[in-house]
Amino acid sequence: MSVLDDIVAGVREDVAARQAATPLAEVQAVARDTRPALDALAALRAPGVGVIAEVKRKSPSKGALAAIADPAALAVQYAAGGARVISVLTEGRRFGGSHADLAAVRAAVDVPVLNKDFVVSSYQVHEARAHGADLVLLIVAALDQPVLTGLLERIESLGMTALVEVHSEAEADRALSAGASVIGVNARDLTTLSVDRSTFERIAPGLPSEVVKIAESGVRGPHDLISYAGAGADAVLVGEGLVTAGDPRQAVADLVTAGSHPATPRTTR
Ligand SMILES: O=P(O)(O)OC[C@@H](O)[C@@H](O)c1c[nH]c2ccccc12
Repeated sequence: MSVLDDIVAGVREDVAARQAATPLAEVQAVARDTRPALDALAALRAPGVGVIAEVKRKSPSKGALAAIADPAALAVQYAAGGARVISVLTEGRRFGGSHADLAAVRAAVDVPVLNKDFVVSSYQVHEARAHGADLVLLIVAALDQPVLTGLLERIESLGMTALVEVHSEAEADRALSAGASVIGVNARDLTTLSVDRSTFERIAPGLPSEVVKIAESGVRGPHDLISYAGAGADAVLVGEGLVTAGDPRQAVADLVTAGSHPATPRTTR
């Protein structure tokens, strides 16, 4: 069983337990009272390379990354540094996240918020909306084609944007036929957990120009952003490099600066 299968099995158990405790109709009622989703597509299409900054407590590959006592305070720092979108991991078992983290971040910032989780059922899409998400991640490797298409339509029907994650050309084709307008290429293969930054360079050039292209994982600093930008990234998604930074606001700001001049890498600052 791959790491991804293992994570998804845990997620299914957790979702079943939450659904037994809180029926879908109740989640939908909360979602209806939540402020409408922000236009994340417009934010991601703004000029320059955007930074999606992630609230990430731990990961299956590295274990604990940072003791994040106050995810809202961290998100405020990210937004002050110029993050275009804030990503919040809500998977609990392997990543240490929760919907409480998502709701706290949503309440603290004005930028669009991405719910990063292993979404395999429409119940989770409604949960995301009920906790204020503007975007929802869908991982192609975890979903059959009809399920992928159905979840993407559900996300859009609730006014949110789907970020569809791929690791190969074949998965990119599946994302496109499902109707994805935002595609993330994850340099980390979720079945082996190894990072290969060249994955983005391989896949991105084959994507239609109107698709928003996001390079996910492995960004340690401005230099990696610049190289992803050179390969056509509209935005980068950064977790570890920011949660481990001494000054997360400055770390985001350094990336944003690099992203506003992608063709002229700075050697001094
Ligand atoms: O911490 P990094 O290497 O900057 O990576 C961030 C993000 O790409 C990563 O957390 C991620 C990408 N896709 C995911 C899917 C599920 C969980 C986590 C992820």
